[in-house]
Amino acid sequence: MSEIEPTQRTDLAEQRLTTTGETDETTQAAWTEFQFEDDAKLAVEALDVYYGNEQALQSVSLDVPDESVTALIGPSGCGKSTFLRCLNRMNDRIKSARIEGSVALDGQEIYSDGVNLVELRKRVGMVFQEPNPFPKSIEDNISYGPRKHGDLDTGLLARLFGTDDAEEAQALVERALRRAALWEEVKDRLGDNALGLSGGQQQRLCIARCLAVDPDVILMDEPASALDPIATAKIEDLIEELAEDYSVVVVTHNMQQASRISDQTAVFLTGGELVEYGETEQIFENPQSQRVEDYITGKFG
Ligand SMILES: Nc1ncnc2c1ncn2[C@@H]1O[C@H](COP(=O)(O)OP(=O)(O)OP(=O)(O)O)[C@@H](O)[C@H]1O
Repeated sequence: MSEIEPTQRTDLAEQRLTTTGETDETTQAAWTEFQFEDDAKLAVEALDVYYGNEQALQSVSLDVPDESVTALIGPSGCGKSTFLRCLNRMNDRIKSARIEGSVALDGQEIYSDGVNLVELRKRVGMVFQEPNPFPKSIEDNISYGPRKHGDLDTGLLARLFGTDDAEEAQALVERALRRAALWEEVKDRLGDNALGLSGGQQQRLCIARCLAVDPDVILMDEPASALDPIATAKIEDLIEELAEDYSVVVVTHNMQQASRISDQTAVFLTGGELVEYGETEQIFENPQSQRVEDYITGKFG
């Protein structure tokens, strides 16, 4: 990945300010400039996304800090999932999608030519709305990624060639399952098919699978919306714990959930506009934008 020149970043920011309108939009730029102490884990600048002729995101600029939870909220169709998918280039898989702007991970542009997408998606993992474990054993679900990336060598050939990492694989499986708060529930049936787990357990397994390849960032698209309240509470607790070590970005429809689990919240509104971004408490208790206040108080959306 190539470094973005600081001057280029500044140009993009200035371009955003000068191309946006006079009063409202200039104010909007201030509302979306959320400052935090350290360098951004992910720095998004002037991101536009189109599906065919339809624009789904409009010049979105937003920095995501490390070791915290960033919630993305807004009404249906405002571009939250589109934005999330831009952070590990999942939109590349959608033929009609066109992406302009910049996303830097630890200062490195992820949209440069030659970026290794497998490596990128290892560093920026994703958990989806519906749990999607592989139809394999619980332990194979976890060791699959590290094996694929060459971090683990296990299986028949590895045994024949004497390169078998079986013990390391076991330790890794246990570590990831413990980290995802699932170990105690599955430690006696690691060989069972993952599809036999409950929905909530499957989702924690998917989180463990994501952790097993040692990511920097975890993207979650409504990770609890298919789950019952008890399973949801477990996922919420887990997200808060993960934020001690990772940068977690969560899309949620549930505003109470966003206010419970996130450190900062970005509010997108219809048309793919980022209207406000700030400390979660400030967004929910004292939003700067009238439209955000209307949305949060349920006047629309
Ligand atoms: N694969 C796609 N092809 C074409 N248009 C798409 C595609 N994905 C999303 N869109 C359009 O882009 C806009 C933003 O959609 P997106 O799914 O990102 O919004 P969202 O805020 O996540 O919505 P929801 O909360 O309902 O999941 C919508 O108008 C949607 O119809």
